[in-house]
Amino acid sequence: MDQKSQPHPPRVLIFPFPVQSHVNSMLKLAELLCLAGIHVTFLNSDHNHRLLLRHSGAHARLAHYPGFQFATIPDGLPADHPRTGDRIKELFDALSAVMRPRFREMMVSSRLGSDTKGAVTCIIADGIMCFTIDVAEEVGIPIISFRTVSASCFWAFFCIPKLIEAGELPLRGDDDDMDRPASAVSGMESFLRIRDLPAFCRVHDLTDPGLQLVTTETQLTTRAHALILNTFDELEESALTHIRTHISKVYTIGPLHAHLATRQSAEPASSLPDMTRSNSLWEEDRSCMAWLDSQPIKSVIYVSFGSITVVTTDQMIEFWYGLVNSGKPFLWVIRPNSVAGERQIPTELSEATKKRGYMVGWVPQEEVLAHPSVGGFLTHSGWNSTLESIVSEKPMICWPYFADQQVNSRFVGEAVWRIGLDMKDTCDRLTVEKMVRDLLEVRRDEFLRSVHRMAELAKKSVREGGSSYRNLDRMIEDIKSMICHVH
Ligand SMILES: O=c1ccn([C@@H]2O[C@H](COP(=O)(O)OP(=O)(O)O[C@H]3O[C@H](CO)[C@@H](O)[C@H](O)[C@H]3O)[C@@H](O)[C@H]2O)c(=O)[nH]1
Repeated sequence: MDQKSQPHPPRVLIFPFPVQSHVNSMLKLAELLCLAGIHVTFLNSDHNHRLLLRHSGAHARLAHYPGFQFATIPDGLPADHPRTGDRIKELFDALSAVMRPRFREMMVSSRLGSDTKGAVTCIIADGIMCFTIDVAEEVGIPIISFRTVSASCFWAFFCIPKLIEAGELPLRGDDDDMDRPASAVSGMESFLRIRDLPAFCRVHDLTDPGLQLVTTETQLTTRAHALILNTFDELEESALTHIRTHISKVYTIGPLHAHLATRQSAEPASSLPDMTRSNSLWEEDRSCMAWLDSQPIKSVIYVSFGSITVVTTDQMIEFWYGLVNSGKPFLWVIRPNSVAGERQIPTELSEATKKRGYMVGWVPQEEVLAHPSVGGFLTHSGWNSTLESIVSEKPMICWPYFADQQVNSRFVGEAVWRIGLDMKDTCDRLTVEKMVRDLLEVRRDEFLRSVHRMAELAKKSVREGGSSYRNLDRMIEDIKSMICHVH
């Protein structure tokens, strides 16, 4: 065989939507591929790359894999933009105006595709950035879409045209009955209400840009070679059955964090980097671990609303009173840029918090959730937090903020999985107080039993022979079969 026809080793270009949770789960996927001997180029936004360098051990850890490299691309926003949920449209607009043409230019000029480490043979791109599909088709590289939401939410997104056709969307005026059934989402007719649809559906006008975006991006996914979902078959069987009637190759390989831990534990210890698993864009305050050590078993409610939620000071004060009045110890993550509003924090609250609360800017969440003192999680129902909570066997109180979270909280609550309580669309101190008590005391055993069962299924799925384990192996074979030849 002459040198020109030598096959390259497979190299996957992984390209996340540039926010913390997407970067985190796609870095986990990158490590899983590296463990299987696949080379990876991880395309990070300049902004996130700087933060990742500064605050996580990711660079040193990933440098351990010989085929791994980072590449960067601008996200189009100024450095001091907060990139929070309340301004997410600005991020999408900037991606369209700046990142999209830059990505095309990089791929067409082969700047990402043909360096000394080998050409890109497959792209795994965030399914919320379908401009990558156009580019992949133009340069002739197979592309796999990775959607970081649950299968159930993906299916609800997929059904938006049916919801419109059935007259269930848009909302019917300001006093619409949000508890009417969303019956056009097949398989969820018996429990999904209009209020449980993805928050993008809460519109009176079908031309709403958020609704249009998720609808179009979701339909476009069908053009990709395959779809990756961070879930496991046993958790979302019904939604997955429906999705598989439209998309033939769906690789359910999650929960990714548990999957990575399992595959790493099967490697000889000497071959793995001995360092933090953190992919954090903010500095982790580890002092909370010592505070947790000082608390009784399963006594603490951990409170975090993820990486992009913004709460008002009014909402924050309601949560605060509810937590203090519940009488339970609490660990509360309050990220920089996560509170908006003018209201002053009453001194009585700060005083009461000294006795039983601990507030921090950012924590190593997987470790916090795994800590024996944590008894439950008050969460915004981001999909990563939901999976991390399930695997750590921590029941949840769900306060969904936006996007997919309205769907996730419905599943966590009484209607489906029964591993927590859904406090969607309420935010008052009495509800918070009651739900914390119910979760940690009154109904504690019932929730612990159901979340334990689910955690067992999750762990089984990522062990050898399990559904996610087998699906990852199939996907790796698929990627290996895409090896192209130098022309
Ligand atoms: O102090 C903290 C708080 C959070 N995390 C991590 O941050 C991630 C948060 O992810 P997620 O729970 O998914 O929430 P968001 O950051 O809000 O994620 C966005 O992306 C998710 C995946 O698409 C969606 O499910 C959410 O609705 C969307 O807001 C998790 O991995 C956490 O472990 C930390 O490491 N430390």
